[in-house]
Amino acid sequence: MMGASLAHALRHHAHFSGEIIAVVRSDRSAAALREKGLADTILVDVDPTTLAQYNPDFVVLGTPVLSLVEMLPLLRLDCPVTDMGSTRLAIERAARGTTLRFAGSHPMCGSENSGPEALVPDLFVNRLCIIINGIEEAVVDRDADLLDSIETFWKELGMHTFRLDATTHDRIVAGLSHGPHFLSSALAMTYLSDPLLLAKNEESPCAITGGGLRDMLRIAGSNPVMWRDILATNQRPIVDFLKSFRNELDTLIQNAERSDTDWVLTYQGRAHEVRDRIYGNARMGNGSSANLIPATHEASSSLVVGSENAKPRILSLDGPAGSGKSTVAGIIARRLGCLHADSGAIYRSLTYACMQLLGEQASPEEFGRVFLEQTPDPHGFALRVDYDNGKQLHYLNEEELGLKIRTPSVTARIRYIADHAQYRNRVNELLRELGAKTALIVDGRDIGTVVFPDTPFKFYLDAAVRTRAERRRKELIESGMEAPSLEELEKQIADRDEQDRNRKIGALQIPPGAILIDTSNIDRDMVVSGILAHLQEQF
Ligand SMILES: Nc1ncnc2c1ncn2[C@@H]1O[C@H](COP(=O)(O)OP(=O)(O)O)[C@@H](O)[C@H]1O
Ligand SMILES: Nc1ccn([C@@H]2O[C@H](COP(=O)(O)OP(=O)(O)O)[C@@H](O)[C@H]2O)c(=O)n1
Repeated sequence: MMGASLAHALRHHAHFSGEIIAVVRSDRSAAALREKGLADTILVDVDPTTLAQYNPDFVVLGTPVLSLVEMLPLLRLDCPVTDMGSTRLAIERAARGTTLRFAGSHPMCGSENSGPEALVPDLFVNRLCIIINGIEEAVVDRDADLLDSIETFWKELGMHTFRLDATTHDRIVAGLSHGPHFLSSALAMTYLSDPLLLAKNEESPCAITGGGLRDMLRIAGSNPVMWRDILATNQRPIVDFLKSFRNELDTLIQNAERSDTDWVLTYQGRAHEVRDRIYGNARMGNGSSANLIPATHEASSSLVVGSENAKPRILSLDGPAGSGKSTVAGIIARRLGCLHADSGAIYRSLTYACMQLLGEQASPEEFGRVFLEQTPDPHGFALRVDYDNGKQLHYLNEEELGLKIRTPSVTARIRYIADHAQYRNRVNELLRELGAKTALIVDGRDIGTVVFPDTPFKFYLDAAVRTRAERRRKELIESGMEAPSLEELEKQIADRDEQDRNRKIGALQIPPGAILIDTSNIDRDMVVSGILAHLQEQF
């Protein structure tokens, strides 16, 4: 599952164009990977000692921990090697005796499901990856460049990273992850000691429990083999945690046997505090600010910038041209009752305004200088961005520009503007001013990375170049504009992707923590419902 999810994430990564070699153990897994087109080469059950002949640049090992321990000493590789094991000490010790350029990783996003069929497209996004920097606490014995390259790899896939030594890692995950899993199983087993509980519950037309017990039993009894391996490789810290839980349980029982019950007030209060320290509002991954966009289904007058009702909330939607950002942002904004800020259209109107000032023949340098000489920010330039009934409008000297900002000659010159820090800063300022006043869905290239890097609601849309060109062509034809051939449009889009991705500042990239959606094969309604589903999950 994790290996296939990794291949999927790489295949759909905007900057990864390398070859993926998948090494699997069964023909079944190979067939599933082949069917999904997730690897360029698939090797079944090969001898690990022979892997070097494929000249890999980077290797991620995704086998269970005990097989990893056996495999590491057999590998003969000189590229960076990492893994995805969930207990560390045994792996790190096995790696220490080798000459491998190895530093371990623990992407904390495993599940009880296995096999390539169970792949999760955005498995790594917004999850934590612990990078192992040594065996003992405070002794970083891994090469700094190696750690950096492994950390960058996971970050590129949207993960948050955190460095720890293996000993501390194992102790911490025993308490925060492994121990609670076993406790959940122990709680389930407790119901065997009083058959009446289970019997009456089964007789009842529906379960005699609220959601509390379901929450506590959710992780009971997950994949036995995985838990056997985890216990085998992290036994001491897990046993220590279970013993300390037993002590706490004894204290609880002693207190509960007392006739005075006021201790409960303090006890529950302190337990609540601990829970908040673990999952409190400021922590990532818990859906932080619990008050996301309420699902009002009508756009309303509260769309007006500066409305007192609106709370500042930002949803960023980045991606390349034609991936569907503006369409989807518009629909979601209407559904959630917030404003859609189209940052690309602001760049377009700035470009158009400069073209009016300088003429179409002006050079990129002349466009760049206008800012310094004329202060052509959206205000100083008599260029005004306004919103009317949720629609973003662009006025130059009080003339609404409409489709004039969408002509090929504007599109061809946007980079003269978008490459310059002065213009970018002004657009970013404008968006932030807006975001401070009202809830926004903002689409663009650098919204989740530069303009609103702290928003927890980040999405990245992508689609194959051909698909995007087909969409553009259809759009042009439908709006009565001249439509170049599909090949020509494909080339234009690919060129713009290249410019957008390689811009020195504000370049298009997947923001850390963004949810990735490939829209190539799904219609706009599915994209919208996918995003809304993610939002609802978190809030
Ligand atoms: N998921 C989708 N499936 C099919 N067509 C789409 C989808 N999303 C958008 N489109 C169409 O593709 C074209 C480009 O979409 P647009 O929202 O302008 O992309 P972007 O803002 O990312 O450049 C539009 O004509 C739009 O109607
Ligand atoms: N946040 C943004 C948005 C757009 N842009 C630039 O503006 C161009 C036009 O943006 P757009 O959103 O109108 O693009 P399309 O609708 O053509 O896909 C992009 O190709 C980028 O070069 C940017 O640099 N930063």
